[in-house]
Amino acid sequence: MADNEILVVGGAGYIGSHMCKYLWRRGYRPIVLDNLVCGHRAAVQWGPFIQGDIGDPETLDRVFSEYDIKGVLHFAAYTCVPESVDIPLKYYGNNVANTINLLQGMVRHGVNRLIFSSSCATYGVSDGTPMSEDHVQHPITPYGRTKWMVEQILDDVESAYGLRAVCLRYFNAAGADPDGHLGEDHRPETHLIPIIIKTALGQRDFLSVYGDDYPTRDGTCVRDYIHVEDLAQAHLLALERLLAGGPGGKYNLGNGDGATVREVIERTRGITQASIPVRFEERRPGDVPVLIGSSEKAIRELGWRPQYSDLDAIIETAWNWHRRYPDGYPE
Ligand SMILES: O=c1ccn([C@@H]2O[C@H](COP(=O)(O)OP(=O)(O)O[C@H]3O[C@H](CO)[C@H](O)[C@H](O)[C@H]3O)[C@@H](O)[C@H]2O)c(=O)[nH]1
Repeated sequence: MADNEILVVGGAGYIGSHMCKYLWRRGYRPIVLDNLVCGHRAAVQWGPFIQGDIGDPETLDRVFSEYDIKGVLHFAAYTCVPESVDIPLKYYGNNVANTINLLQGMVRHGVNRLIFSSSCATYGVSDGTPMSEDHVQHPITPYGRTKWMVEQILDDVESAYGLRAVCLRYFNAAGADPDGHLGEDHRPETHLIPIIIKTALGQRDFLSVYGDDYPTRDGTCVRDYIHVEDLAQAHLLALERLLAGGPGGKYNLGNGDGATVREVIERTRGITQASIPVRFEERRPGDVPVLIGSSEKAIRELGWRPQYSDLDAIIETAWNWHRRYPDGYPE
């Protein structure tokens, strides 16, 4: 057994796989547990892989017994906001009930450090200015409520069992591995930047823009896009703080700046030199006009220093990966 083993639940997925590479580069051994419902086996390249589900206590017991897990990074969640409106029980079942099962496994095995992937969706509607962590949390979608519920559960679990958790509230994760080995491959894809790129590659005839009548500068939604590599950096800083005996906490991870859907399309046109046909459609259920995060707390307390804040850098890394792997990961 090594003393540098970190369990990465959902490590075959988009953010989880980038995290594993980041951990490996810094001398940790990522142990990936993933059921491959959303993840890709080919994205697991930096440590052992166990195919299994956090909903299964026996799988958890096996993993926690076999490896000397120092901490857990939990990325295993369904993340599609509109789908959560249509099929909420799928979201409560996986994102909440299965997370409780994971927590029970951690408590059984005395593993007491967790980094939890939370979301800006826990805030609900904002007034358009960058939100700090003390902004009221009033999620408006089942997805947002699952993340909010787990945050509440973690507060209680810390008080009762001493399990320390850092909740990282991501804004819109985007971009790809700067080395070009890893990228974003959801099936079906619902996220804006990969869909724009697939349209640029000619894999889609047009891009649907959901709503152009929002109260924003050009009528389309504003989001704060944050590079996946910068997210990984924040996770490692939070983990190392816990490993050093530091406290848990809740942190936003965003750039403090937003781009509209139209602006993201324009920037992608500039980078790809493709025309990218667009059709305007009805608003999508669950979308809010503006989500921008202030990450002052993560910068101050965790020492987080995002390296890829520029939207062009985010789109360029995604474009490079999609050009290299136009059909995504091999199955
Ligand atoms: O084909 C598309 C896809 C998206 N959009 C728009 O682009 C914006 C961004 O949409 P994404 O689906 O890329 O991202 P979301 O803001 O919906 O979701 C992201 O933020 C959420 C929190 O609000 C969750 O954390 C979720 O997992 C994460 O991907 C939205 O205004 C959406 O309506 C389009 O116009 N056309």
